Amino acid sequence: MTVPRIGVLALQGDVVDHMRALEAAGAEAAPVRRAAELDAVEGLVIPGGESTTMSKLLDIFDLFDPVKKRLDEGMPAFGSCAGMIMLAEEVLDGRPDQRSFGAIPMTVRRNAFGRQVDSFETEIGIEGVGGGPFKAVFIRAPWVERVGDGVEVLARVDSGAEGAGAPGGRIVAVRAGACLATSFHPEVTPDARVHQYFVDMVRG
Ligand SMILES: NC(=O)CC[C@H](N)C(=O)O
Repeated sequence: MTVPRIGVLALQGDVVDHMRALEAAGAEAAPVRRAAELDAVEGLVIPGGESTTMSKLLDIFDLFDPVKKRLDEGMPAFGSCAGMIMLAEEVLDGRPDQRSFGAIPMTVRRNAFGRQVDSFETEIGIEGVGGGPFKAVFIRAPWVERVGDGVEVLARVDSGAEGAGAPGGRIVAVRAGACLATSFHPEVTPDARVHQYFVDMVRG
């Protein structure tokens, strides 16, 4: 089987954990801080962290436009938490100057679960990820409030917190074409099945 070279956007956030999980899933992982490093990867993980800071750093490092161009050309990407926000078309409760790539036609709400609980974990089922429930860790997580055409909902969760309920639960994992996004952090647990799903997407 081929070993795809997958980048992790390394401006801010939990880069090392994603690199470890990608390697566990059979990829070669490389940090991406410059456009030349982006050119050398077949797919990109945008990690959790803080989307407002990431948006600023992408501008400072002259990486926003190169990443956007690769996404527009169909480069596979996986965004977790802040990374999910970065991939979204529309961001609610964001900062006015916050930018996102618009790679997935969806609306996300920042810190959505966080209004009730800062972080929590729960076992969820993820469409297309076999092998039983997945322990999903949420840290000041966004949820998806609207999905557009072509977006497949892979997982929902009802946090049980007041106000977090929605029929069937809140959307916390989606796929649209070559893009995957999760509200939670699969890189903080030893279970590499979500990264495996993404590595298989990149192998395509
Ligand atoms: N753990 C995270 O990535 C939190 C995301 C953060 N709340 C943001 O808006 O970017």
